[in-house]
Amino acid sequence: MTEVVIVEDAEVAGRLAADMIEHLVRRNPCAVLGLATGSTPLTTYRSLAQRDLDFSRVRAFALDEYVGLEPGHPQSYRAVIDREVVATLGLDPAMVRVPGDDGVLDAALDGPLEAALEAAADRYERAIETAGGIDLQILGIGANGHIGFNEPGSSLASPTRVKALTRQTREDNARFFASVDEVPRHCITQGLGTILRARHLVLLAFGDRKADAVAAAIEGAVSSSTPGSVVQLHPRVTAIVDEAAASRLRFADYYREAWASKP
Ligand SMILES: O=P(O)(O)OC[C@H]1O[C@](O)(CO)[C@@H](O)[C@@H]1O
Repeated sequence: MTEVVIVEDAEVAGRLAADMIEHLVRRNPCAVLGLATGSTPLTTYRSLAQRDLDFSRVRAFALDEYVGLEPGHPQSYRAVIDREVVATLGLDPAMVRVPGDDGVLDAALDGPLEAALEAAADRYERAIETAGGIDLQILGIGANGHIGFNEPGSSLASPTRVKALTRQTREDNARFFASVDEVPRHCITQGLGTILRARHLVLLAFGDRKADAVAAAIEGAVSSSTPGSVVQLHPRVTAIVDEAAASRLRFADYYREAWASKP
């Protein structure tokens, strides 16, 4: 079931998502977290950083990573996760994995490298399984409905794999680079099937640019045209959205009442 929580802004949403993570980590100090990057999860990470919580035994897996950035690039998701999550929450860097972090990302994509990347993607999938699966996966959503970097057309059962990024996603993420031409064209991303195996999905979305994607993902047809719609197949989803991102939800009043009267 998808529980939709409509809040006034990203700060309140971040606190609520952080409450869920705090609850999990207090119950299980060895919990396995799924980490998202981009702007959306930042209020959650900042709220967690203000709490007195021990993350030293928590393991974490990032959703995705660019292919083709030079090692240590500040916008690689490894660098973002190290800066925004590992350093601020006190995770053990050795317990935090990013797709392809076993040494295959340091070149542009070409024939032989693609096979190496696919092998790295398989290893990542197995590493998640070996860790016992992800307890709580944080998700943002792209304006085109992507989750992770699963662009429209992704198989709903897809595993971790190499994907080409759409022009829209590269333009959306150009704000982190000097120009859109510097945004990589490829990535390794957890698949939609991988994401569905996490035990709890916490989907966050803010701003009216996300309103169509949120409505399509939560209330539209389950379809690879809106990869985020795969959350409807998951038994435990909490979607935390601000008023602007909720503005095209048909059943917003129902979600508000259900949340306000939650036992
Ligand atoms: O949070 P943003 O920056 O709007 O990005 C949306 C989503 O797209 C991605 O950047 C692609 O993975 C995610 O990290 C994020 O959840």
